Amino acid sequence: MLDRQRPLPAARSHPGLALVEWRNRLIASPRFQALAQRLLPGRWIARAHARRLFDLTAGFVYSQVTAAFVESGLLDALAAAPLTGEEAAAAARLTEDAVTTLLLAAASLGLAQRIGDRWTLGVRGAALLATPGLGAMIRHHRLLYADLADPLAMLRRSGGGALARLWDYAPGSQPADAATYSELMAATQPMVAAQALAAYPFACHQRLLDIGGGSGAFLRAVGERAPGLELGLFERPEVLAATTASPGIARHGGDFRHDPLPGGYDLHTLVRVLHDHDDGAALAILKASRAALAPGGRLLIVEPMAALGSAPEGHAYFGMYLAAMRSGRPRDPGEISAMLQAAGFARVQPRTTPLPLVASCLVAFT
Ligand SMILES: C[S@@+](CC[C@H](N)C(=O)[O-])C[C@H]1O[C@@H](n2cnc3c(N)ncnc32)[C@H](O)[C@@H]1O
Repeated sequence: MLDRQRPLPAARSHPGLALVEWRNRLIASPRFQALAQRLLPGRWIARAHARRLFDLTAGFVYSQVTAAFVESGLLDALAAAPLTGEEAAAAARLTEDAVTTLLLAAASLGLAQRIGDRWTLGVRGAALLATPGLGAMIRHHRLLYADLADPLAMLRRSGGGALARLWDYAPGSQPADAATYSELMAATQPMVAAQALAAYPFACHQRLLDIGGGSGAFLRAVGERAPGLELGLFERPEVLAATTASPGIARHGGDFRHDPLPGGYDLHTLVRVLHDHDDGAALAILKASRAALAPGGRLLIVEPMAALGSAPEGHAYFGMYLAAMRSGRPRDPGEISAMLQAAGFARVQPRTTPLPLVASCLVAFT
């Protein structure tokens, strides 16, 4: 459950509101639309808006085409070798007609491409293949889209749906398979670790504790870059029991909402953890980190944040994902900084990452 309480702005109190209302009336007027399509600059703008509206309307279909492309095995099969329609049908276990429908749809999205009588990957198919964990995430979205089949029902529901049942720490959810969940996290971890490694000099620390670090994938990535660092993992005992220990990584079991964190680490990381928790629990985690850090220690927060810069639509994804999960919410850097200060950190500094859509970074100083 969300526990944020934001006051609603008083109606019409903001000076910009009247201007925005005027703009919206103008855009919605059929005369304005007709005029915009007759004049050249207007026509370009109208086309760009129409395209964007089409994407909004058809986005679910794009996602399902992508899911079918991955789940049918066509992504891997076309990566291995170009295929005729007949071969593609056999690889996907579809009729030739059905595979042609799927491949033409995939081609229109840049996932596949037809050259002569063969099908191969398109530019987006090649990029998908090169993005570690994206295929696993697309398969995992089956649960999210089951919940989003009726988005209003999902938003109105007080208990969890298909996605919430996977996350066994989400309120109201069933016990779930910690290993499956940790595998998904580990599969998608390389693109997240790449953001943190580009943004923060881990080698300037002696001991790093990754809090809620799953199976240790983030620690292994940092360890490769900064081999002198001593590494520690804090996780729920059931996740530790379900995953294999990595050499050189000390494991500490516990619940970060209630248990003290182990001392002696000069850097803590929270990677894709804070946004999973409602405000009360999130503040408890930050306080636990502050209490365990010695003076001079730092906490690095790595996750997609609500201010996504050039890709604000990422908020629609993370906001709805966490709502379906029934726990947490995306927060912007300002909100997280205020929580860090409430938890006792002295100062917070943002660090630029290459892809904020994947993760942004904040460093908190004791
Ligand atoms: C979204 S996953 C992120 C895992 C990893 N940091 C990553 O980015 O791949 C959140 C992690 O927090 C752990 N976690 C959730 N609640 C916890 C708690 N109360 N105490 C300790 N760990 C917890 C989960 O088990 C899970 O591994």
